[in-house]
Amino acid sequence: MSSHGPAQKMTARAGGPLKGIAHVPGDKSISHRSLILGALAVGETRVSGLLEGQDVLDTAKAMAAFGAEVTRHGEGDWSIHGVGVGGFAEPEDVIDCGNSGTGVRLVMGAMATMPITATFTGDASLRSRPMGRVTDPLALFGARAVGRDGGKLPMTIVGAADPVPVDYVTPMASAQVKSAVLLAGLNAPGKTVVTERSATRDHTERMLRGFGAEVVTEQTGEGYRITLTGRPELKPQTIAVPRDPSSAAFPVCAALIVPGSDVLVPNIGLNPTRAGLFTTLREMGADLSYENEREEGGEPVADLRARFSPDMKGIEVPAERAPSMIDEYPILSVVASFAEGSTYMPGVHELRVKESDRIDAMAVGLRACGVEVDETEDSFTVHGLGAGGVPGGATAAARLDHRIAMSFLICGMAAKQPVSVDDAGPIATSFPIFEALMRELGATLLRPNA
Ligand SMILES: O=C(O)C1=C[C@@H](OP(=O)(O)O)[C@@H](O)[C@H](O)C1
Ligand SMILES: C=C(OP(=O)(O)O)C(=O)O
Repeated sequence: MSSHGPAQKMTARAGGPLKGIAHVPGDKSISHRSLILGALAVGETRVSGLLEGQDVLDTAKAMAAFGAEVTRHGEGDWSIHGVGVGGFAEPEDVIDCGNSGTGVRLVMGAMATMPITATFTGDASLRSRPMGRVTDPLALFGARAVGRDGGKLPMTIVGAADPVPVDYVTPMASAQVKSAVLLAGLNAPGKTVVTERSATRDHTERMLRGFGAEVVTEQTGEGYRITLTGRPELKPQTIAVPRDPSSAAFPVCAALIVPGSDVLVPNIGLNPTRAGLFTTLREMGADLSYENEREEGGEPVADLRARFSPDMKGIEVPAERAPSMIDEYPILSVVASFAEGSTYMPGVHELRVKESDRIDAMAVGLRACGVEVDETEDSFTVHGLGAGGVPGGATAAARLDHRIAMSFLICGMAAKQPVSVDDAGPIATSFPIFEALMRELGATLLRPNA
């Protein structure tokens, strides 16, 4: 059972403007996939710009436990000597995925069609999250799962010795479920098909193609139908991980709400399945521009420039945009608190099963900061108080959720009174340099217990 040690209280308070260049770390989704696909290729994959957040480090450890040779050569510079599709060894111990839903679900998929057994666990947050969403489709391949409390970690997966390919429609918009099915399909003979009603992040499909697998995506009346031809030989790759738009969201949003700010966030991956927040912010009237737009490694990339935007207005965020900004609703809710009028966010029930129930975590914390909000099972509404209008003066519970912790610290940078989080430790799962980077831009972050 993992945990990150004693709680690290942190406080943010308003100071001067935020200025400068913010180099955020590598993309978390692409980092996990680089390690997993590298482990399934034959030979050595080289990765630069790998996110060295705890979530990804736990996936690196998992790949070593399944028999890949994983080596760190320098900051963000890693190699994975893969064992080939079907080549995982049975791990000798429990696989601890820490706080990472992506890590555990993708690794479960990758091993589920091999004749091996593995037991997975994680921290208290991950042990509360549903795994049935991946074990249901993995059972169709012939894998068996035994978990606690109707489908939670700790959980043992007995991989299928004789897997069959699967044709599966994902019941919820989830790139993790889609990816688990595709990774399992790698070691099933014939064609595995996964259909999703709305497009979720497509890094697995893009990267599988890059590693030499045949993956075809078609748009049908039902949605997006992805067909993978099983048992390919994956060829090792050289991967430059783009910088994470979900991490870029924090300095960008901070600049929008802190008076006088002007921040450049270079080299951000703007895959359309990830960039929904930036579209939304522009619709709200944010002074946010894309500079130096280009393509890198098959992904659109740009430098983001964000300036203080005192005239942002609340909007309705289209429900169909949710998958492309699913991790960004907590920080959008903070920006919405500093806009004029209400921001209505429908179609967000998936937020209830993230590292925390993010609707409840934001609702409780924002109310404590003096912001009026409404929630339903599937929607969240923030009644904005305009630039400089949020009272603050509260401590929010981070609930083992990095995005909740970072969101309330950004809130404190622009609120009238300081805002604290009870534990900033979880930030290290996705954005270990958050504190240093925000300080470098001019933010005032205090550690009252240090
Ligand atoms: O596939 C991925 O890398 C991810 C998919 C999303 O989860 P869901 O698949 O549960 O929506 C997202 O919230 C998570 O941070 C990363
Ligand atoms: C939901 C997230 O991650 P995961 O599901 O991988 O824990 C996230 O990073 O916001």
